[in-house]
Amino acid sequence: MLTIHTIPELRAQLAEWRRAGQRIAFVPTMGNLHRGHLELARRGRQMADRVVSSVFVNPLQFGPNEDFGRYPRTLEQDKAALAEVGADLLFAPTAQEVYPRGMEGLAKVSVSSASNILCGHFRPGHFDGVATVVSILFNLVQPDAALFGEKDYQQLFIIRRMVADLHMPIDIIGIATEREPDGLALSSRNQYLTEEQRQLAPEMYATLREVADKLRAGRRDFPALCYTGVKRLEASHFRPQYLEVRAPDLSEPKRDSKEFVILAAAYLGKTRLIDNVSLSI
Ligand SMILES: Nc1ncnc2c1ncn2[C@@H]1O[C@H](COP(=O)(O)OP(=O)(O)OP(=O)(O)O)[C@@H](O)[C@H]1O
Ligand SMILES: CC(C)(CO)[C@@H](O)C(=O)[O-]
Ligand code: BAL
Repeated sequence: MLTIHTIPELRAQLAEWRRAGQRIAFVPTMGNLHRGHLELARRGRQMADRVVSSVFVNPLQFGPNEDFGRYPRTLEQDKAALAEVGADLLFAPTAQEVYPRGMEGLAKVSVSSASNILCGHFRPGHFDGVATVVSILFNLVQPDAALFGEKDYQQLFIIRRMVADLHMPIDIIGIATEREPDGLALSSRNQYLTEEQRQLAPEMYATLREVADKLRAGRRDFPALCYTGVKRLEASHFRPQYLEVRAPDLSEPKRDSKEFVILAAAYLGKTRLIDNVSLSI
């Protein structure tokens, strides 16, 4: 597997593969790779001739009091893991390479319809930072397909909308959330948890599933369902930011809807966890 840090080298390598008519799948990440990320790369392997992944902890998507400084950076381990699942190229640029003129006054991409609700309400500017860096990466890699995890449901939704609105010729593939045996969604941030918090963490998925079961049983009193979910999380020492039932397009659900997604974000100590459960009735 090639590891490339600069844009000219990346473009030269990709041009060669494209000239040979090869199909490229792309897996953007912030590194510290776990089984969830590697599943995205494996699925990319099945659908393309070349798999390109990126590791870039994007400063533009972190708020001033968030964990940009302490986000785990484990490039050597990430290289080995990607090579093992058959990735062809790892692009690991510096912030200077991605934002050579700095982040002030930068041209940005904003999917305004979905960026200020749910996680976006609590992380102002976050999704503009994500949409901007993903469009920069898409412009550099020009993949045929790009793979994203359903764990970051709102992010996946925003990227699909961005690609549609901007007519980017890229298939966006969503991949189901990889979980620990006790249900906790894999996340690089799980390693911030103390042992005691780690024991409590699966309550988030259990709570979302309980709400899903109630919807399946016919309950449609959405505010009461969410309130009970929030209380269950609080009883497990979470500090919930939100727990909401939405339609798959993140609009308010209707009583006669057949599809729902239940999403939550909550702090456990200093660690912010997110998860979601989709259901069709
Ligand atoms: N458990 C998972 N299962 C499947 N895909 C995942 C999982 N966790 C993350 N991904 C996907 O991997 C890609 C890169 O995500 P990212 O590097 O932010 O990983 P992360 O572990 O979710 O980190 P964070 O703690 O920052 O949320 C995203 O498309 C994300 O949705
Ligand atoms: C898509 C992404 C790599 C953009 O920085 C990031 O938000 C992530 O890892 O989910
Ligand atoms: N997985 C989303 C990246 C972030 O939380 O910044």
